Amino acid sequence: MVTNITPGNNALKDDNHKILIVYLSRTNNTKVVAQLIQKQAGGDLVALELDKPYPANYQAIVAQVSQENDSGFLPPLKTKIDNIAQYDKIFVGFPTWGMQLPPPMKSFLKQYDLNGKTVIPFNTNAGYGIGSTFQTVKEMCPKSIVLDGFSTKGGVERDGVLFVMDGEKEKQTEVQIITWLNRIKIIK
Ligand SMILES: Cc1cc2nc3c(=O)[nH]c(=O)nc-3n(C[C@H](O)[C@H](O)[C@H](O)COP(=O)(O)O)c2cc1C
Repeated sequence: MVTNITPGNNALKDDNHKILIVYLSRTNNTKVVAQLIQKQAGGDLVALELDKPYPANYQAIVAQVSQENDSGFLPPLKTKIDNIAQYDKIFVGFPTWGMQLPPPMKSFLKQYDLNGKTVIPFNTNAGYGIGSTFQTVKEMCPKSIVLDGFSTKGGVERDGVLFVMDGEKEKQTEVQIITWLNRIKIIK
């Protein structure tokens, strides 16, 4: 069973079905980046959801993620993708959480076999950067080709700034995404 897949709307392009964009997003900033990538590169879009969603309260999720990072707990995913073999380029998008790769994305990379595939990370954060996220993607995908990732500032939930990826910010981000996708030769 495949859950949550949003097929690319220009699915007639030959290469299109070979791109999968998997993302984790709590306050929708990374989701908009994922949609902008899909708009430029095509492909199918999948949101990662958990069996047991994280708490809505910010302090509570920070505490839970910190515990999970310390113990190495990988939260079980509700999202299932049983046709991953058909994709050869997998974009993986996530916020920075505690300067690390969020546990649900670790669950995804652990659960699915991406050997031989091209993996392309992207990220939003509150201004403190990617932390160890891209490095962890590389370490968890030793038999994949991991391309240079994209990162931009998103929300600052700690300060009550949740969603910023609209208006001018969204337009600027789209331009940056086009430049990046050209540089890594996903689009021409
Ligand atoms: C649990 C948690 C931990 C976070 N830790 C960091 C961090 O270490 N560094 C940072 O720059 N931003 C951090 N943030 C902020 C998010 O990375 C930022 O708001 C991001 O744009 C959220 O993406 P989203 O809207 O797709 O969920 C954290 C947010 C949450 C909820």
